[in-house]
Amino acid sequence: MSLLDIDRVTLKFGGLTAVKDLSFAVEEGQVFALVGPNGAGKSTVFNLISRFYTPAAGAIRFAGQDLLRLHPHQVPARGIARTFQNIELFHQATVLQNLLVGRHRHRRAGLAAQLLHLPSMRAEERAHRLAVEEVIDFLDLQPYRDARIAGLPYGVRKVVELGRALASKPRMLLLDEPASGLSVEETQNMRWWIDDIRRQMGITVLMVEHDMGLVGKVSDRVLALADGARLAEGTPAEVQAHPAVIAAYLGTGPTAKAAAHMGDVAAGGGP
Ligand SMILES: Nc1ncnc2c1ncn2[C@@H]1O[C@H](COP(=O)(O)OP(=O)(O)OP(=O)(O)O)[C@@H](O)[C@H]1O
Repeated sequence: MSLLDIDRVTLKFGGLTAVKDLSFAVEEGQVFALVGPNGAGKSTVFNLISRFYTPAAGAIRFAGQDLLRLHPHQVPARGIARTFQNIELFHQATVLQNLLVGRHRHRRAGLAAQLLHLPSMRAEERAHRLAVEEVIDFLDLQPYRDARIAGLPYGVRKVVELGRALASKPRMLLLDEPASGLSVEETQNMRWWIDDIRRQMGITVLMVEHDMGLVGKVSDRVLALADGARLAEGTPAEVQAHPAVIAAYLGTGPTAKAAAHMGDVAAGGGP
């Protein structure tokens, strides 16, 4: 059984079919990338999994359970955490406080215990702190732990958002363009973190990413979309070499170059 199963899903926005009869499966422990030109439907797929949208047809299962029965606020409790294209953090709060928000789904103590500062509540608070400190260490965020988000550079905010998702100890992480807006060095760090998230933490990763260099380096499997439908699926090298992908990318300038770069990287070349 796959961890995530997207089964013949269709989603329409009025007259526009943003996702067309799409199926794919993500296995536990994989890094799986969704790629494709602007408007291909990648973010819509994420929003379907997060339950922000309900498909017109098809099924979505996570660990064998029907995700479509859930409300969006119930999805994190099933072990799915996500980051957003436009970083979503509490800007006036510190890094530590934002990461503690990521622990929300694990909070057990009732309101009375919290208000009365009962021992059960204090023990729980210590456990949350410990979990968050682990994430701070893992992502090298010690220098920023007490800094407010509003004063931090974009690249650091991006890592904090990743940390907030990791603090919830998810089984699957949805990363929406983890490298967008990052410098070459920050993108390189992101690559190592994604590798470690999978290897050390055992978390399955589904990501949408335009940086084909990063996709080629970290992904086990790649699904290329265009106009909401599947173009090709396979290893990064297989997808890059697929005639439908080449045809879709031909003549699109920088995107075509990016696809070629993905092939270089998958073949062992590239930086
Ligand atoms: N809320 C919405 N209402 C109407 N149309 C939408 C909505 N969200 C997305 N679309 C349309 O659905 C299609 C798929 O959009 P989507 O954002 O999923 O593409 P994408 O592959 O993530 O693109 P990008 O790489 O630019 O983020 C596009 O044609 C887009 O204009």
